[in-house]
Amino acid sequence: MRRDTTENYIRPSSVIRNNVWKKVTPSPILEYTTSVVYTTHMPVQTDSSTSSISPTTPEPETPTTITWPVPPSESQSIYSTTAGIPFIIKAKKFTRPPINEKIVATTPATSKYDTCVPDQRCLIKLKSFETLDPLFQYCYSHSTMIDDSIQDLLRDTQTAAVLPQHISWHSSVTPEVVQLVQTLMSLYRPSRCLVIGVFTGLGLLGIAERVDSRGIVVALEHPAYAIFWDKVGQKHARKLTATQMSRIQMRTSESIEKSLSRLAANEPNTFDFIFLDDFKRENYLDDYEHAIRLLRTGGLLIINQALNGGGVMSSIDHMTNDDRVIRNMNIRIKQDSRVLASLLPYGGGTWIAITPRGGIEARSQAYGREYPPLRSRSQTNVDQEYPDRFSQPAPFYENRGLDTKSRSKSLDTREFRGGEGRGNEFRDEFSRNEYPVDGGTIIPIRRDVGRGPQYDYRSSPQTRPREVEPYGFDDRRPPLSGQEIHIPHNQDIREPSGRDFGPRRSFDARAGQGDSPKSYSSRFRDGRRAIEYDRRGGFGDEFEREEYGAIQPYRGPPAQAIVSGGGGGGGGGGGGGYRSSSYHRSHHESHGGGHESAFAGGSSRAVTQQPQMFHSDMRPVRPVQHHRVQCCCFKFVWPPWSYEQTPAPQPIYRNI
Ligand SMILES: C[S@@+](CC[C@H](N)C(=O)[O-])C[C@H]1O[C@@H](n2cnc3c(N)ncnc32)[C@H](O)[C@@H]1O
Repeated sequence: MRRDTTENYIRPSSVIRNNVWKKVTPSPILEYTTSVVYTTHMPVQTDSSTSSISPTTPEPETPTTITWPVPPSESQSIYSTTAGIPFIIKAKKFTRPPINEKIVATTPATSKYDTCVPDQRCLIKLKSFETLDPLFQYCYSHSTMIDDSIQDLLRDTQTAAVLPQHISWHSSVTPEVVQLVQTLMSLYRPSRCLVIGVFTGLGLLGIAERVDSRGIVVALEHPAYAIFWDKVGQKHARKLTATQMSRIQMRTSESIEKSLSRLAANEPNTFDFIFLDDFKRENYLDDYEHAIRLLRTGGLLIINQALNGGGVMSSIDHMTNDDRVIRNMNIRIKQDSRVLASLLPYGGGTWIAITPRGGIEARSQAYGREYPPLRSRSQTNVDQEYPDRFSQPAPFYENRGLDTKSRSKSLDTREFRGGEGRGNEFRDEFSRNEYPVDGGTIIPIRRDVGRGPQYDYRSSPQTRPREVEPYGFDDRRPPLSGQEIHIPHNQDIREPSGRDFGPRRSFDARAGQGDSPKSYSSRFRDGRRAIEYDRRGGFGDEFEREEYGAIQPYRGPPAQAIVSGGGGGGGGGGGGGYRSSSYHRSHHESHGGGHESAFAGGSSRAVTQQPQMFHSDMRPVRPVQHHRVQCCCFKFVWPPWSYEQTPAPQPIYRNI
C-alpha cells in the first residue's frame, strides 16, 4: 500500500486528457472545460436560514462560461454499434424490461434539489479522474492510496488498446471508490462477495484483495464483455496470491440479468457484500431488488455511479431513460424500509446500504408477504434442507461481525453454528464489557453455558487474540488505578502453571507432565480430572477400540449428555454433534466428552486426540488412535495428525 501525494490522483486525469484520452475517444462530445458545473447553476438561495449554502458564499454574478457537452441522446447508445467488440453485443441483448415495474415515466421533481440545471441535462463530474475541483481532489488525495497492483490495472485500463472506442475506460470504477470499498471490507470482513459488472476488473481485484481468507468472490459479467477481464484484468489478477486468485469465481456464461435472477431465486440471503456496478440501464431497479434479496441480514451493498454523471438531477424533459431508472432507484432506496442507506457524493455517487439487523422476519414485514417466497421442489431443495431456516429466531451470528477466525474450512459453517431451535444448547455465550453504574470494571468472563465452570480466557494466551478481536472491543486494557477488579465466577480460576504449556506432545514418563498443551482448557472443567496417559507401550489397532466402549447411538443433545454425567460408556460423552464453537475452544477441547468417557471406561491406550464419536450428521466417527513410539534415541507419536470436528461441507450454490 502506498500513500501518495495529490499528483497520483490528478495525474490520471491530466495525463489521460492530454495524452491518452484524446487518442482513445477523440469525440469532442465528451470534452468538458469545467469540472464541477452544478455549483454555478444552483438555484439562488433566497432563504438563508434554510439554505445549505453558506450565506457568505458569493453567488457568481454570471455563470462561468461553460462549454456544455452535447447531451448524449438515447440513440447514441453505446450498444448501438458493434465496432471493435464481438458482434453479439446488440442493444436488444441488453434491454432488460424490468420484472417488477415498467419504468416509463418518473415523478416530477419534488424538491429544489432534484434538479440542478433548469431545462437541460445536468452533468456532474465528481470522479477523481474527471474533476479538478479542489475540494474533491483534496479529499481524494488525502485518502489512502489504492495499492500498486490496482493502480497498474487502472493505467492499463486507461490505455488498453483492446477497449473499443465507444466503451470508454470511464466505465471503470474509480480508484477512490475501490479504496472506499476496501476500507469498508476491512472493517466488515465479508466472506461471500458478489460483484455485478466486471469490465477490466478494477473493483473485482480490489474486493478479492480484501475478502476474508475463507471467502469467495462471485463475479458476473456478460460473455461478450468478459474479454476485458481476460485481456486486461486477469494479467493483474495473477499478482494476487494463489489463494486470493482462487477466491474469484467468474460467471460469464450468460448475461447479468439471467445469472443475477437465477442467483437471487436460488440463493437468497447468501451474500455478505454486493458491489453493484453494471451498466446503468433499465435493469437497475431489478438489479437492486435482486441484490437486496441476495444479501444476508446485516449485509452490505455498495452501488457505484448512482448519480449517472449527474443525469439523475436533470430536468425531466432532459433525462435519458437511464437517468430515469437510476433516479427511480435512488428514490426507491430512499423509501425502502429494508435498508439503511447513505448516498455519498463520492466517485460517481456511491450508495452504501445495509440490510439492517433484525432478521429475516423484519424484512418479510417490509415485503408484505412471506419472504423469501416459497419455491417449488423442482426449483430448490433449500426449504427441505433447512426447514427451520426462515422461522427460527435470529441465529446467533446475526448481531456481530463475521466469524472469521473459525477453524472450520467450510464456507457454510454459519448455518450450522448454534442457533436455538436446533436442539443445540452449545451456543457461545459471551459477556461483553459491562460498565456498571457503580463504576466497577467487570472483566468479561467467558461462560461455558451448560458446562458449569467458567474460566477467565484472558489468562490463556492461546485463546486471547481470537476472542477479543472479533467482538470489536479490547478488554486488555489495564484496569484504572484504584478500581477494584471484580471478577465474578472466578473461583475456579487458577493461573496457568508452566506445565500447562508443556512442550507439544511431550510424553515423558513423569506423571502429570505429559499432557498435550492443547488440553489446557479442558482441565478447567468441573468434576473432570486431567487426562492421564497410560504408559503401557504397544500399538492399538482399530480392533482394540472396544476398549473405549462400543460406539453408541446418538442419545440426544450434547448438553443433556454432559450435564447428566456424560452418558454411558465412551459414546455418550462424545455426542456433541453440534458443538461447533471452534471459536472459543481449542482443538483438543472441542472433542468434548470423548476423552473423559473413554478413559473413565478403563482405557489403557494413549489416545491423545479423540474426535467426536459422531459427525454432525450423526454418522459415527472412528476415533483416531495415537500411539507413542519410542526408538532408541527419540520418541514420537503416530499418527501425527488428528481431526477436528467440522460440519459436513455444503455446496454453496446448491441448484446451479
Ligand atoms: C460500469 S462497468 C463495470 C465496471 C467495473 N465494476 C469495474 O470495476 O471497473 C459495467 C459492466 O457491466 C457489464 N454489463 C452491463 N450490462 C450487462 C448485462 N446485461 N449482462 C452482463 N454484463 C453486463 C458490462 O460488460 C460492463 O463490463
